[in-house]
Amino acid sequence: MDISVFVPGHITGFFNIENNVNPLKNGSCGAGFLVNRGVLTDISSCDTLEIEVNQGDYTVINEVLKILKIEKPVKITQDIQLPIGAGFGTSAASALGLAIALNEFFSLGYTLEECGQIAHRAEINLGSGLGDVIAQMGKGIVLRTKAGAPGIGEIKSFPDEEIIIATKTFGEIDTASVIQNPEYKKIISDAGLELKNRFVENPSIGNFLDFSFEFSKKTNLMSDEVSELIDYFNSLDDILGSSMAMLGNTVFAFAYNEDVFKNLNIEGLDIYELDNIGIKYDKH
Ligand SMILES: Nc1ncnc2c1ncn2[C@@H]1O[C@H](COP(=O)(O)OP(=O)(O)OP(=O)(O)O)[C@@H](O)[C@H]1O
Ligand SMILES: CC(C)(CO)[C@@H](O)C(=O)[O-]
Repeated sequence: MDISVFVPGHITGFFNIENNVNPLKNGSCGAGFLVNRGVLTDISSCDTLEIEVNQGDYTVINEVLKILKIEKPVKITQDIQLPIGAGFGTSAASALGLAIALNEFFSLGYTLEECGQIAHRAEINLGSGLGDVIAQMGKGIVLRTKAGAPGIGEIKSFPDEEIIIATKTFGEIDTASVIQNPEYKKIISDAGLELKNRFVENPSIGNFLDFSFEFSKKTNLMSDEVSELIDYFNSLDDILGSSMAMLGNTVFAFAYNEDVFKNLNIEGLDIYELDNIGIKYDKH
């Protein structure tokens, strides 16, 4: 029996850091959205432990195997369909997909929420994310109202909008170096908390985009090239809004129609849809 699990990528627009000594309570609040590309994890039988990934290294996979104490022979294949380290939450998608797939393959008996907690723990241990795993359990635009792992934190999904998303990546930002830096932590948390509270009062696509842009400006995390492209997108009538993907050297923009982006002829622009479905499994 082979197991396939797809976990969508998650881009954060704005967030605040809520550190806690309990890794399951350690996390972030804020808002982001899911895209229809992510990480596809396949598990199948094998005589040895075999790992195959199309990009990146085995850090995330090894962390999940360690938490689950799995040393049995199995073949793990991951297709990472988005750039790594660029704000798409690929480390979380990789950890979550693997935890779900291993649980199913070895009949470990964990609930989906518990698989989410294992993935969240892996993210916290590696410093590679705070709120991506819980957001990836949602659909569409996801608001995080209480920090922590699935089952402890709280989210609200806004799944019904059909939105086209364009992204352009200029490079990586090492998530750990930002979220563990005391100065950044303070600026991010102050700005993120205020915007999250305003968004809870008035959640809409327009506010998500405006607040994300406000957050990017307040936190000073934008490189010049990111800032210039965002300004360009925001100057165009057919584009709903644009901001920086947290935490990556990446710009995202929303529109209702993909031709809007195609007609711009911007080199290296990737086009996705808002993912209103969420995690997908397949046994074969
Ligand atoms: N499947 C994976 N996805 C992402 N990073 C991975 C993966 N496997 C190993 N890594 C490593 O883990 C680190 C993750 O970095 P980072 O947290 O910045 O990436 P991300 O999760 O893709 O993006 P972000 O957290 O900014 O949304 C990198 O050093 C990367 O090489
Ligand atoms: C820290 C973070 C921005 C990294 O992608 C994300 O995990 C979040 O929003 O908590």
